[in-house]
Amino acid sequence: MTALIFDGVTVRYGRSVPAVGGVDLVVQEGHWTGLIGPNGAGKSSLLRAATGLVPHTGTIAVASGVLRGLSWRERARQIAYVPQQPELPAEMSVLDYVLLGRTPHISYLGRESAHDRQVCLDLLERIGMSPFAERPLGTLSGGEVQRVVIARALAQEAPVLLLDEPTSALDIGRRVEALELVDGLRRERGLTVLSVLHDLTLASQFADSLALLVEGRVIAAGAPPDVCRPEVLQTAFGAAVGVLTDGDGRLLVVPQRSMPPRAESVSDQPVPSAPPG
Ligand SMILES: Nc1ncnc2c1ncn2[C@@H]1O[C@H](COP(=O)(O)OP(=O)(O)OP(=O)(O)O)[C@@H](O)[C@H]1O
Repeated sequence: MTALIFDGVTVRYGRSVPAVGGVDLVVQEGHWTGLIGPNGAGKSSLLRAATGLVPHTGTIAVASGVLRGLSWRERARQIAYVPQQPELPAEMSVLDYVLLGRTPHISYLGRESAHDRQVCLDLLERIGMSPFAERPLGTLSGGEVQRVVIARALAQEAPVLLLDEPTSALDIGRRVEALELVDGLRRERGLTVLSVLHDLTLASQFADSLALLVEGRVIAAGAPPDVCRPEVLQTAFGAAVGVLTDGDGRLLVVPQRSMPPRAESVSDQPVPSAPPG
């Protein structure tokens, strides 16, 4: 198992105001941390810094050491990444795409083994996508694509998994299913997970801890009930948010309109009579 450590991480994109400004964050081994925050807060930038896709200052490390300077292959054995907007070759089959996740385990001139194929077929089975194995990616729905992209990252079998809003295109059932898949593999394999999630209810129900990023800085971090407090969320998101608890003690985070509730419900109104004629 491998912890993921951010120490004073800054991402600038050449601007004077950094997109990520000196973030310190530790995702404990085998734990799931949810990265939450308003649009443009720097969540994707922090994940992309860990993957090496954008330059950063400060240090990002896993148990085997600092990530900067690792080759692409070495880094991919440590960290798997589900981007917010993956680039997909439309003609490639689903199975071939998931097999790309095995690339860090295949030698430069080698081909994938029967084991590599089996790992990918098993993952497609677990996400209910086996019947789609030979379908070109370009023919899938948005939700099907998202599940396949998650499968590709899981096929990498890296100890650290980064997910950038992995369920935005999924319906409510597939959303929970995809997160349950990640959580099941986290428990089985001791994965360390850092995921951006805009749905604060799901973030607080799946993650062990949350980090709330605003304007590139972590303004609150800790157990979900400590971070998901109405006044904290209101300050961060600029909107009224209600925090409820269900019968099992799980948090439900819901937006609230600032307008007062309507005085009359539609059912209280008289039914208009049909026009004569
Ligand atoms: N390649 C880039 N070049 C310049 N600025 C960028 C680049 N990528 C992101 N930014 C800027 O950095 C800031 C943080 O963006 P980022 O995508 O990390 O935020 P986010 O929290 O993931 O947002 P969202 O919730 O909308 O996905 C934004 O102001 C964004 O416009």
